[in-house]
Parts: sequence; C-alpha cells; structure tokens
Amino acid sequence: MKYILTLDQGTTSCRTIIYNDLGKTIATSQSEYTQIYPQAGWVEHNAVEIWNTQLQTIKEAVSQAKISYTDIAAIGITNQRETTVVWDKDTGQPLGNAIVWQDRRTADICDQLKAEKGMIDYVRQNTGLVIDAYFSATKIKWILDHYPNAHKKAEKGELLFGTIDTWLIWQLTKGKEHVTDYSNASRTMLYNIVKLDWDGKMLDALKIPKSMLPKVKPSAGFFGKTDKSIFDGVEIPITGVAGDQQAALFGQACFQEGMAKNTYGTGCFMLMNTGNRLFNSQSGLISTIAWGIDGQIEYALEGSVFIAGSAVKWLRDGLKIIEQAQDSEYFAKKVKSAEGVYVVPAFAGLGTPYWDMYARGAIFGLTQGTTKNHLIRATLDSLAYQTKDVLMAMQKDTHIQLKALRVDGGASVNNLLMQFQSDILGTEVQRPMDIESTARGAAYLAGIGAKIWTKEQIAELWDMDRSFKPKLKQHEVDKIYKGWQEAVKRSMGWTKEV
Ligand SMILES: Nc1ncnc2c1ncn2[C@@H]1O[C@H](COP(=O)(O)OP(=O)(O)O)[C@@H](O)[C@H]1O
Ligand SMILES: O=P(O)(O)OC[C@H](O)CO
Repeated sequence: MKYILTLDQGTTSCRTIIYNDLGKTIATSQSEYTQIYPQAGWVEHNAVEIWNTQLQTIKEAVSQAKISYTDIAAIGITNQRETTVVWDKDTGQPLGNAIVWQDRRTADICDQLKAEKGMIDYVRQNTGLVIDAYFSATKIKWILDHYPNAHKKAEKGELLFGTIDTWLIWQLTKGKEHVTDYSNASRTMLYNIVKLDWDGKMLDALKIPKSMLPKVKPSAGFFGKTDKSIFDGVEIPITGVAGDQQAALFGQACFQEGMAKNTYGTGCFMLMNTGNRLFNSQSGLISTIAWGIDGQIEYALEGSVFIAGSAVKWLRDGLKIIEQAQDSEYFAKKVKSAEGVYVVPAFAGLGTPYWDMYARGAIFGLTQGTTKNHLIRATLDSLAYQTKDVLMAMQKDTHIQLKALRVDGGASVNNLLMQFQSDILGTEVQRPMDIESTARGAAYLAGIGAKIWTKEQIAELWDMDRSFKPKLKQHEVDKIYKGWQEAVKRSMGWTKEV
C-alpha cells in the first residue's frame, strides 16, 4: 500500500494527515502555534516556529500511522495563503516575523496604490484581486521598507520571498527549491493570472525585485524532494501544492463549472469553480487560479470573509464565555434566536463584498434582556450572514443559482450553524463525511502528481455525511438579514472616523 503525507499549515495550527491510496485517513496530528499581535491590527507568526511545529506533527503522524518514511509515496502541501515571509538566501533566517494575511498594517500603502490612475482596474483585470492589505504584495513592500538595507539586499538577490508553501518547501529541501504553485502565486497581487507570469507593472509600482520571487509551478507535479537529513535518509517527492482554499475546492471535488464550497475555518472562504472563464467581478468578489494541472489552468471566483471561526475563538479566549469552540452550539441552542442582537466580527476589517480595511467589530441590539447565550448565538449567526453576503455577490456576477453548497472546515461540525446557514441562504447545505477537505485536496493533488490517482477516481470518493435544507420562511429571513445589513453599515469606516 502507498501512503500520501499531507501538510496543512493553517492560520492557527499545523496539521499533518496521512492517507492511504484508497483515500482513507490513516493518521492525523495537529498542534497550535503562537499568534503574535504586536499592536492593534497587526498579526504575525514566527516562520521558524511554524516549520518546527509542522515537522513535529509530521513525525507524530508517521509514528501514529506505524509506517516508515519509505512507505510514503508523495507529500502534498497546503497552506494559509498570502502570509508573507522574507528570508536571507544564505543564512535561511527570516528578516522578522511573517506578516499574516489578517494583518492590516499596510492599509496606507494600499491607499497610495489606489490613488494611482487606473491602478484599481489594472489590479482587478490582471491579478484578479482588489487592492487590499490582505494580499502579500504590500506586506513584502513593508518588510523591504522597514528592515535595514533590505531594499539593497533584495536588489542584489540576497533575499527571498515566499508564502508558507514556499517556506516549507525551502525547509524540506534544505534550501534547494524556491518554488510555489499557481494558486498561491495568484494571492500575492504580483502575479498576472491572465499571462501566467509575475507582473512587471506591479513589481515596479511596489519596488519589489523579481529575483526575490519563487518559480511558479503547476499544482500537481514535481516540486522537489525532501533532503536526506530530515526523514532518516529518505528522500520523499513533493508532488502537490495549493493554497488551502483552492485545495478545499479540489478536496470537495468541485471539478465542474458552477460547483462551490464554503470552508468555515479561521475565516470563511467560498470558492466557485469557473473553469476557463475569468470573471471580472463587479460585486466585490475576487478571481483566482484554482489550480493548474497538466498545462491547464482553472479559475475560481472567491468570496473571502476574514473572521469566522476566529470569532468563536474570541468567545473562548477573549470573552471567556465558552470553554471550547463546540460549547457555542450548546449555549446558542438555549435561545430561540439572537433576538435582535447582531455581532459584526470585523476584527480585521471586512473582506468580500465590502473591502473595508477600516471597519471594526461591533455589537448591536443589546437590551437588558440580552444574555451570554444571545451573544454566542449572534456570533454564530454572523458566520452565516457573512456567507450570505458572499453568495449574493456570486449569484449577481455569475447568474448561477447554486443547487447546493458543499461545506467543510472546523466550524462546519456545528449543526445549529449549518441549519441556520441553509435557512438564511435558502439553499441546501451539504456536509461531507470528511470535513478536512483542505488536507484531502492537497493529498489528491499530490496523488495526481505522483500518478496514483486520476481526477475521475477522486470525484467518486466524495461522500456525504449530512444535508441541511432550508426551513425558515422567506419573510423571516428577509427581516433578520436586513438587520444584519444595517449592522454592517454601522461598523464600516470605524477607525477612519474614530
Ligand atoms: N463546534 C464548533 N462550532 C463553531 N466553531 C468551531 C467549532 N469547532 C471549531 N470551531 C472553530 O473553527 C476554527 C478551526 O477550524 P479549522 O478548520 O481548524 O481552522 P484553520 O484551518 O483556519 O486553523 C476555530 O476558529 C474554531 O473556533
Ligand atoms: O488558515 P485558514 O484555513 O483560515 O485559511 C486562511 C486563508 O488561506 C487566508 O486567505
């Protein structure tokens, strides 16, 4: 039997999952790592800690699976996207902490870019994105602007940039490979998703030398092999790489145009496969490369919600009104509804469809009768409302009426949330047996890259756990959703005004 080892490097934890060649999960290991918040709106990770934590989960998973490194046919990597690491090519040392996708420190660089004539349209048409601090480009600029001699060193080819996939491959190959895949490259705001090359105009605008950037490869194929010193002398090929949301789309077998998935993790990310069509969204969605396989690129339309499961984490760690994330369902069930309370978790601004870097979190509709249960319920509701905002934008752009939404990610186990999601969307919500679609997608890509599976075989492996059908009446949905829209409006622009 052949095994595929998958690294899922998420925003809050590192995971390693091992699959056999029938697609069955054999072992899972997960470990959280440090979230660094140096000041309001800043979010950092220590890239060295990420690598060490990831490596520890690999070793744990292999020992749990009772296999040896020689049994592993291929490695797949999937990762939190956009998070930016810049390191010294010779020493391998990062210049400083990685700047995480949620970090808002480059809002002013974005404003300057937006002010350049024609730039907003240029960015949308060529990178598929909107100008926002979310993406890697302005984070790289910030690093080059703030570390001593960084611009000079970068121009001399002494510095390298990578998203986390690139950083992990660099570590696994002991500095032999500086590579990424199409899906990750398309999140940098530096990659031209039409011409399939780094975009000279964007690099010039931000003064980023091309020599810092990794080589871009198809998502399934050979990325390099692990250095002998890491896994007891065994060299394992890395044959699949994709950003976590694109990997989840793949893991959910959304292979046909118009199929969509929504992942409820730290954030919420809905992606719709648009095949070879590249949408120029007028509704605040972004276009991105879903994957590139066998010389063929497929695109996706994406709605990115920055805070979803992490709002539940805030109930646990910030407010301390629940002990574990799953308690949220227990307390939320104690009330019929949020009874007019709305939590807008704009802790890191708002993404799709609002793109407001200055919005901040707010709670509306409090009365003397409001209890912690209402707050918890309203927080869960906010995941569903944000998803509706995204789906409405998607339907406006594509005129595609979804038959069903496939869901996955940590918070998708919450049945109350999934039922409310279906109610508020008026659409069936389908949860697969395995909600780890992200890791599964990376395993599938690695399996294709290692010629273990075909896409057709993968589509047959998708298996449903539970389907949620809408129960709430339309007029009730309209009423409560109107309240949400009003609440969002009032939380926008907050840090600009106050
Ligand atoms: N039962 C639950 N109800 C609501 N949220 C949950 C539940 N279980 C986990 N979560 C949330 O899901 C997130 C973890 O999901 P995961 O897919 O592991 O995220 P990521 O890959 O972004 O690290 C956490 O933010 C957590 O608060
Ligand atoms: O770490 P996750 O799973 O919340 O995903 C983060 C996204 O990739 C950010 O774009």
